[in-house]
Amino acid sequence: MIQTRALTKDFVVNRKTTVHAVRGISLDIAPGELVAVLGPNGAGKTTTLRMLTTLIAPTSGTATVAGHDVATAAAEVRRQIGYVGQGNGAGHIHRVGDELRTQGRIYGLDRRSAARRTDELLEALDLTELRDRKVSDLSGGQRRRLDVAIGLVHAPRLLFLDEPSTGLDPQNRANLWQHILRMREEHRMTIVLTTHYLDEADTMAERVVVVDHGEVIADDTARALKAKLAGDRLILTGDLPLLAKAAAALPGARDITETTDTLELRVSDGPAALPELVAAVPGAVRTAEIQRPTLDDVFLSLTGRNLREHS
Ligand SMILES: Nc1ncnc2c1ncn2[C@@H]1O[C@H](COP(=O)(O)OP(=O)(O)OP(=O)(O)O)[C@@H](O)[C@H]1O
Repeated sequence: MIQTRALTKDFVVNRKTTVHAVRGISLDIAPGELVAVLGPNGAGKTTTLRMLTTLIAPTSGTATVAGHDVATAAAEVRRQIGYVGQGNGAGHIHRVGDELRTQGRIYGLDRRSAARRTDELLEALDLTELRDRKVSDLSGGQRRRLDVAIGLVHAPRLLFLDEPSTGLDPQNRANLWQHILRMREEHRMTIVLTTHYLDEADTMAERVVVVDHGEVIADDTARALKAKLAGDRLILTGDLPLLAKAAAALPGARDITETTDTLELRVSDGPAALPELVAAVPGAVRTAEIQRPTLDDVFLSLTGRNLREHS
């Protein structure tokens, strides 16, 4: 569904400064995949999405989206895709139903089809009761659902969502996701989204592409990334000097850190390593906790930096 090869975007800011926003991304995304692109601020996520949706031209490299080249067949690409950007796409003064119908007409639907599609989408995204409300009067969550509805007006095979749930409270996020996943199920859509929410990428996406400084630094299922790159964290209290010594001697132990009252270390298999450690220094462990890794741990192990949640 999407194939990029060495996709690159430089922004020439002035004669002295060029921002290398995307540095040679090569990706293959199959039909029906749900892919989350994760990365810190400024990593190049939006720029990548904007190239794939033909909003900006690549500096070099190629991208084929839904069978068409973004550089030479932008109109064909646009017909096949839906794009929900970070800003709100809907006009403020319009009413919800009118806005959807107008968008349908812009995409070439006849009057009757546009009206039918509007009804379908209002129903699907739980907006029917709001059809006569002005867009400017909607809440953040309702607004975002309308944005998604607009992105779906022409029944695209491929949907791009740029931070669909940023700024929404947890209940609205869950609600929006429920709608997106149902639409995906019903229409077998391919979905590519960017997000800052690690838990969202973890639970919703089957595949996580981690981007940093314009490059893909990891690409796999969340489960595989966590198992491969992060491992479990052991948090121990007790006789810290003894524990530190035992931890240092434990095969495969890394990131050993001592706080005022804990000793923490990372191991690939926590449940296996803990009894080994306890046996090595009998009586030294008072309490022990095994923390499963998060995608933040994955990012930390890849870059040495934290990928903090922006909520
Ligand atoms: N039009 C532009 N002109 C100059 N620099 C730009 C332009 N658009 C983006 N950039 C720069 O390119 C880099 C990548 O930006 P991009 O918006 O793709 O990041 P992002 O990963 O989507 O970040 P965020 O999570 O904050 O949305 C940043 O350094 C940004 O400042």
